[in-house]
Amino acid sequence: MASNSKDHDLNCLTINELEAIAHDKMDKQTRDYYNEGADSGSTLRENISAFSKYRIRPRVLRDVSGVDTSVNIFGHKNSIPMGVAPTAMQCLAHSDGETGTAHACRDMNVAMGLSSFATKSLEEVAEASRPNPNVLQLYLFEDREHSLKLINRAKKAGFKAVFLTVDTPFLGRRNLELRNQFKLPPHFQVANFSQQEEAALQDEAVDGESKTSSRNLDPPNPGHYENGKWVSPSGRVTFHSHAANPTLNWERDIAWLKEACKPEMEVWVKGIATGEDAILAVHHGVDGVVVSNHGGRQLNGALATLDALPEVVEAVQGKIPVHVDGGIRHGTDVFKALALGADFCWVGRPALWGLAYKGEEGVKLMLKILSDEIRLCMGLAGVVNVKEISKEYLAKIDKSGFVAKL
Ligand SMILES: Cc1cc2nc3c(=O)[nH]c(=O)nc-3n(C[C@H](O)[C@H](O)[C@H](O)COP(=O)(O)O)c2cc1C
Ligand SMILES: CC(C)CC(=O)C(=O)O
Repeated sequence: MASNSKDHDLNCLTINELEAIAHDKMDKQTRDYYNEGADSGSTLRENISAFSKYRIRPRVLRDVSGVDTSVNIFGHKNSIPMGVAPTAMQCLAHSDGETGTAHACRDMNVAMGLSSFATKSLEEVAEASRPNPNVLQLYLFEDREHSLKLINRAKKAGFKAVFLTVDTPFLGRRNLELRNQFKLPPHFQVANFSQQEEAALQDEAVDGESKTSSRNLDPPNPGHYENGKWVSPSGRVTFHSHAANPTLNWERDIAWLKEACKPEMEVWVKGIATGEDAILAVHHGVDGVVVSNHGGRQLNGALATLDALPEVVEAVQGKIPVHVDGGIRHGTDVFKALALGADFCWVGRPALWGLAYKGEEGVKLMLKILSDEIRLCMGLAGVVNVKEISKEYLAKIDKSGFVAKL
């Protein structure tokens, strides 16, 4: 486990340093879009600070010479208990975009989630990933035909699962995005939608005078909600309105999605934040849940994901896997999430910062940093295999600063 300076990028040894470097590499619109949370951003900040409520209880004299950080996920051996979460429009950070992320994940043997609103097509990303397993993040449109096409393409391209994002009945209010009048520059494309589909989406969104612009990402500002969609004063329904679908519900949509995805792809729900919904997820037969609040970009004031995790773990009682994302910035964060019962973690923004720093190489660097930290943390905590990580290794600090075993 010894390392020396030639194994490292001495300009960037931590995810916090990567964030600082990326800050200066991105234009303001991109930086604001990637980095902000909804409203005051308190949930975004608490996703990160929640990890500092826990301390690790290290065990010693256990022969940790053979630390194994790998886990099985989607029938594949992942080198670490962590993957790259789906985030939209990665070409804004670097022209390598989602295929750069896919190459980095493949080289590091790490699973990747691809956003429905990627700037590279799912076929290109599947090709760049092979043989690494991928997950397609899905926003289920009101018109099922568009979603069905995407699902069938994902099956054909070899995706292992869909993550249905369920924390987006409406889009959260992101003030900088509104103020900047966020637009995807015209030389980039939302690559998973063809011209014809775009036209069809426009027809679908016709609402009196309203039309969508699925490529321009026109700003939903100033505007208002109408039938659950952002409508600008001109009456134009924006691209963003397609991600949000307030009609989704357990009974109708999960059954539909399971039918559409079988037998090739598993169906997971991403955006679970309570034990009650975790029980419903099990009841409706989903294959797994991701405890997530969309990186604090949706309901500000919602629980930090690390704080929501224990109730979800307790509710599912091991019947389905529980993954978590939000605020993970260090290998010890992954260890703490696993100790609280998560089976696997995902990171969102760190991959975007890696892309902004050096494209594909930057994402690889981000994964190397976190990989090294996970391995070191396990070794120093006296754990050889990921399965051994349990709440026995954690203590929690209460409000008065008292540290107690869990
Ligand atoms: C810029 C950006 C775009 C995102 N796009 C999507 C998306 O298209 N679909 C989705 O389900 N989640 C999306 N997410 C949420 C991530 O999948 C993930 O839940 C979140 O980033 C985890 O928090 P972290 O960034 O603190 O690691 C996005 C997050 C960011 C920061
Ligand atoms: C196109 C957006 C709706 C993608 C997203 O989920 C996000 O920005 O958080």
